[in-house]
Amino acid sequence: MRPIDDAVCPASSFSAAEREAVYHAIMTRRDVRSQFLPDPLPDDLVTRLLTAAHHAPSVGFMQPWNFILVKSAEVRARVRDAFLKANEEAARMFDGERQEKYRSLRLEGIVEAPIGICVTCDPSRSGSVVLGRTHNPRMDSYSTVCAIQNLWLAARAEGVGIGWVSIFREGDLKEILGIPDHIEVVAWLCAGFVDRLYDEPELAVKGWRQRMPLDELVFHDGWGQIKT
Ligand SMILES: Cc1cc2c(cc1C)N(C[C@H](O)[C@H](O)[C@H](O)COP(=O)(O)O)c1[nH]c(=O)[nH]c(=O)c1N2
Repeated sequence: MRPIDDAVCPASSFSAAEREAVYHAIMTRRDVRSQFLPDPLPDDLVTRLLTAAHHAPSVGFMQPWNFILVKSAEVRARVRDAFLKANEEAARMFDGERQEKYRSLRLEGIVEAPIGICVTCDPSRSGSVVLGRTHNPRMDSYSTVCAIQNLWLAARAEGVGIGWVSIFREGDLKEILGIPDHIEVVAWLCAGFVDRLYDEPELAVKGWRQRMPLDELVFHDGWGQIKT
C-alpha cells in the first residue's frame, strides 16, 4: 500500500470552459428512443464509456456492476420481443385516455441502436457484509445506477445517445442473456450515435409529464419545510 500522505494531492480546479462542459453534458443529456444512427460504435469509444462507468462511486467500493455488450441483431430482437410483451402488460396498467397516450409513446430503440448494454449488479461481489450496505441492502443497486449515469454523461460528450429501457420481466432478460439467478438486472441501455436530440425530455414534449419546479422539492431542516 502507498503511504497515505503520498496519495493526497491538490484538488485540481476546473477552468470556466471545463466547468461549463460538465453542466452542458448534464443539461443536454437525453433519453434517446428514436434518433439512433445505424453506424456501429468503435470499440475504443465503448471502452471509454465503460471506463467512465467503472469510475463511479460504489458502496464499500464493491463495484458490483457488469456490462453485457450485445451487438447480435438476433439477441437484440429477442430482447425487443421481451419488451413488447412487458409493454403490453404495462399499457394495461393505465386507464382510459392515459392508456391511449401511453400506447402512443415510443419507449425503446432496442433493435435500431447498434449496441445494447445490459448493466447488472452482483450483490455478492465483495462478500455478504459490505461497508455502507450493512443497514440498507439496496445500496449496491444504487451504486450500479451511479455507474450508468457516468456512462450516460460520457456518452453525451461523445455524441452517443443512450436510452434506458426498464419495461421487462427481469426473468426474460436473464433467460435471453444467460444471467445467473443471484445477479440483478439494473438496465438495458440502447446506445448509438445521434445527430439530433430533443431539447427537453421527450415525455415532456409529448405531454406525459413536465419537469417539476426545483423549489418545490427542496426542504430546509426537515421534511416539508419550505423556505419562506
Ligand atoms: C431508471 C430509469 C428507467 C427508465 C428511464 C429512466 C430511468 C432513470 N427512462 C427514461 C426516462 O423516461 C427519462 O429519463 C425521463 O423522461 C427524462 O428525460 P431525459 O432523460 O431527461 O431525456 C425510460 N425511457 C423509456 O422510454 N423507456 C423506459 O423503459 C425507461 N426506463
